Amino acid sequence: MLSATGIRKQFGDLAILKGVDIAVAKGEVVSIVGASGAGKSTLLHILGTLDEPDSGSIRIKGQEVTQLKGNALANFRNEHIGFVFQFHHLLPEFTALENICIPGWIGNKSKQVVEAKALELLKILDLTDRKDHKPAQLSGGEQQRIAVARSLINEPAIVFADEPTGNLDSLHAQELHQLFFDLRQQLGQTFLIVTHNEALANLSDRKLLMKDGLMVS
Ligand SMILES: Nc1ncnc2c1ncn2[C@@H]1O[C@H](COP(=O)(O)OP(=O)(O)OP(=O)(O)O)[C@@H](O)[C@H]1O
Repeated sequence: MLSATGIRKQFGDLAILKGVDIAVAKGEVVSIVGASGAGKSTLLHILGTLDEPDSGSIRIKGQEVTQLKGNALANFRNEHIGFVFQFHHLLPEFTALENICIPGWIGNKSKQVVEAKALELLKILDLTDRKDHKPAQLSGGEQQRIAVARSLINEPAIVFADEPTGNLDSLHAQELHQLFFDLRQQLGQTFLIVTHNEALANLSDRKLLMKDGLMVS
């Protein structure tokens, strides 16, 4: 689903990524761990097409994404890539259901198709009875689950999650992590997760260690 080779990125004089190779197969849940400053978030942003590498190749679902620019890149990202961040970034004035639908509305699918998919995701996440709640009326764990549903609305090739449990207590962190596995089981969804939570990372199919801008194991 994802294959990247030779990813390099420099900020000023500092080489942050020094030639990273990574591949993730369909339906895999892969975690990246490593010390603060190792370059994990930088790598995830680059793989997610939110930032450009200085050099290297990134293929997502067979498409070389480093060759896409402007609208073509934005459309590819919207259609094929999901994101979950530490802070959920839900829009406060929209309901849970609407927040999940928004990336679907940006594409050109019909409103009914998007809403039906959002309701299906709410059911999988056991949040159907919260669909009309605004984010402020949801717990932290529920907000993060809504953010996960939003990341899945366009049935992306891969979901990139950057410290998704970083803002949750250990019970909710464990629940959210379990959700990734449930979604893999039910939807065949692929996840690449950056985390400081070693216990959760150990549950993944593979745990990758980053050190000083390189994938070391
Ligand atoms: N836009 C930028 N400009 C300059 N330096 C940057 C920029 N983004 C990141 N860096 C630097 O790159 C290094 C790697 O940052 P990154 O956020 O990728 O690390 P990380 O492994 O995700 O760390 P953490 O676990 O603390 O989130 C850091 O030293 C950071 O200061």
